[in-house]
Amino acid sequence: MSDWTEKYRPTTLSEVRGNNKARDKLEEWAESWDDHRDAVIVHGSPGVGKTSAAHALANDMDWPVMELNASDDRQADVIERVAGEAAKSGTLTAGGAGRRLVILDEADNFHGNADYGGSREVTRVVKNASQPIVLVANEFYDMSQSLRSSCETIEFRDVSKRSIVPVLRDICRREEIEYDEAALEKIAESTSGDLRSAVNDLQAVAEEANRLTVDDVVTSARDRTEGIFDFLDALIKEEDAEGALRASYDVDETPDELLNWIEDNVPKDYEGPELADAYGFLSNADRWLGRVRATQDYSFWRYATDNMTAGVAASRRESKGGWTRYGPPSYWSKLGRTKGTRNTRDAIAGRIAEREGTSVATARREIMPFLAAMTHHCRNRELTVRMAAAYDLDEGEVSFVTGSGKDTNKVQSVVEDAEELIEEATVEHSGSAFFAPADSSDGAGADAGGESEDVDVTATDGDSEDGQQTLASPNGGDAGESDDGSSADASDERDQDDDQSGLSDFL
Ligand SMILES: Nc1ncnc2c1ncn2[C@@H]1O[C@H](COP(=O)(O)OP(=O)(O)OP(=O)(O)O)[C@@H](O)[C@H]1O
Repeated sequence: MSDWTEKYRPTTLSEVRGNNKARDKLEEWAESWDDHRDAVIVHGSPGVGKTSAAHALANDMDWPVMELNASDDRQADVIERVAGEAAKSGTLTAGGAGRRLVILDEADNFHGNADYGGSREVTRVVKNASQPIVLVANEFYDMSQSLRSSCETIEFRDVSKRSIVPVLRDICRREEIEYDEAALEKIAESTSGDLRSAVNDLQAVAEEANRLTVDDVVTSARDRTEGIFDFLDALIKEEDAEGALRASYDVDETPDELLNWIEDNVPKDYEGPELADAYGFLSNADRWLGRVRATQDYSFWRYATDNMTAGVAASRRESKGGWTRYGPPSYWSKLGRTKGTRNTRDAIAGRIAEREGTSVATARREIMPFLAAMTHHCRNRELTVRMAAAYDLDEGEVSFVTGSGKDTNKVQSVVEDAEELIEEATVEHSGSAFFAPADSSDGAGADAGGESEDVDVTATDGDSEDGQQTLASPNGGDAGESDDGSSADASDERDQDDDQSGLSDFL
């Protein structure tokens, strides 16, 4: 069966659902482009139709498309292609004939860092371009300030359940699939605003059932997660290289996600040299995935998969018995690798930044890794509750930071207690006393917050240097390497930025 997200990709703007305002703004931008000549940034979460809207627009305007990916390794070439192409055709195109639309995808991902050279060059090109350019991005604030201020901006919001259901209904009709309305609603609900996931889920369920019911939807979702555990067993304990590769064919995860799962679970059974070898293969796999992102050449996926399956299985030196509690990928492995998790990460970082008065980048690179280490698997429950309260985290977010499963009772009860704490704090302390004061810690945050009912601290001062040292030593190395692999960039930034107030609140 062909991929329904491709088959039902909107071909005209009127088919782009759930973002009418943004869609109209985009059309207006294109129609008046000759007058203003600005590029436009279209940003929003994954799967809400940004790229589709750009292509649909080109179709409506009858503009041929030139699509580039900003994360392309050959940064200079890419820039040159935009600039050269734009300049050349620009001189030929009085009045719109020969106009073409340049779509720059992943515009928030110039080598993973908006402040480096790639971004500056793109900004220059974008400013001087003589063709309309749409920059597509998930994360608006990952783009440099100068790039953001050189462009118009259009935000695509998450697609509401109300708008998702009709899209699914439409597809069912065209595919001649019988369905219960409630099944479509269930899919729409569980994909929280991501229309691409909704279409994917619909296709996955429809492949298994004659008539879609809510039960089918629930079972299909469960089967997909169960599949991964069987696969991990096969990979880590049972199969040889070839068997492990074959087992991966049954798993319904992208190679990026699969790598996260493997990376986090392999150390539960592998040790010593076999673990080192396995990590070697995982690092190769990661490199291939990077190439896919850079070139959009998905044929490289197979090398990534070979490495992470056959490579890891072949690294096993001793047979593994017993039962192991495998779990979903933690904060460390998910950090920044997929767009969906990047969105969660940034939502949390945004709230930390707001509360602590730091930049979002500082919150993300310097505070979150420590929070993750201190609240790992909610083991320090008290602290996890206080963190959830301080930053108003929901279940998905607590699960992201702590690396615990989203639907576990543990996470739910943490969030419930956090809500109570927020209420109490609002009444008693004007919402400021979630963490213990700066001088209350004598360990790596283990006792932090224990006494805080009596404490009235605000979030800013405190002896941050001491706190930083206490915590940095066990985790500092990981923290530097965790962000998209750009360890050098991350540590450079850390050196430059000494605002550590968020951390000191824990101590
Ligand atoms: N607003 C929408 N209306 C109709 N279909 C949509 C919409 N959003 C997403 N889709 C479906 O999801 C698929 C993926 O959408 P698209 O690639 O445009 O999302 P995106 O926002 O650009 O995501 P990403 O940031 O991950 O690239 C489309 O091919 C289409 O099938």
